[in-house]
Amino acid sequence: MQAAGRAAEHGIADFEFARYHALGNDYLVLDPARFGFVPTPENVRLACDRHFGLGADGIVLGPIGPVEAGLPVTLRLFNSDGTDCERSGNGLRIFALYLAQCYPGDWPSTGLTARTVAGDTAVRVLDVADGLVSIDMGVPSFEAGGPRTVRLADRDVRLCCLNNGNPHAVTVVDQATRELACELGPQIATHASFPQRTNVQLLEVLDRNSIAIEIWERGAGYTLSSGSSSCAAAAVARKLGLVDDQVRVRMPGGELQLSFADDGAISMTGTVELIATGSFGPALGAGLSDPGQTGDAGSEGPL
Ligand SMILES: N[C@@H](CCC[C@H](N)C(=O)O)C(=O)O
Repeated sequence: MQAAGRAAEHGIADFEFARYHALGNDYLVLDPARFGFVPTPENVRLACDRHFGLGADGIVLGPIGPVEAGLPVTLRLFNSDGTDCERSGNGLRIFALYLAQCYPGDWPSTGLTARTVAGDTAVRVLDVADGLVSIDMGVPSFEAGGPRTVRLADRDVRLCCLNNGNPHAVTVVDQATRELACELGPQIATHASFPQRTNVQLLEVLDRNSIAIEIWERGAGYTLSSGSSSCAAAAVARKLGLVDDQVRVRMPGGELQLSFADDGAISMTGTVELIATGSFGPALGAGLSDPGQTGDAGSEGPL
């Protein structure tokens, strides 16, 4: 089993799950080599529950299949509500650090091509010890027709909508606050005009090289940071001509540094940290290893 040896080199004992955070956006990493079942949506909800489970904004399930130098490595991402997520900037950065800590290979020099349903993403661990990880998020695709206005319970909100692997709706505000994100976020995320739901960002432009955002994630709710949200909000600020090509994104959990290429492609760098590794207790472990549970993911069961 490839995963076994390398973790010990980093002082990591044998484990069933690893819990990481990327600026407060926390994910459980479930490695099929250590944990043999695809979790059902119910499993995901329980594992991510902050009172009855381990607690996380989502789950990274991978690597699925072999890890071979130069070949894409496949993974799946889940939101804490049990739904699948196409791409997560922080989730992929976490996955890259996990591989660098637990799988053989010179990850800082080779980098990683991470494969999800949204396609392939290049991720590079710049410094394993410091957990510094950079990711190429590509060029976001803006919704045709420009900004739109949606009617909420007590106000109209103007949104700029775009997709960078997953959907985002950004609104520019004078001051981005947690309270406003928690008030507007759930209404916008589930608005009838977004049948697939959407991630929501409040964007406050601080100066030409920095923005502050507050985030309401589809399938996870209020989060302390988000990689794809950072890119979405910065791309909107750039499209509006409010920022230059280097943008620092300030979030409650910390900061990400973004760089725009001439064609609009975004690369993003920031830290990731291993919080803990461990084994599931009897209740959670039994639930997680029971492939008979019902769910809508369609592919539960032994890998
Ligand atoms: N935390 C993520 C974004 C996760 C995506 C999301 N909740 C969805 O359903 O699209 C990130 O860092 O990008």
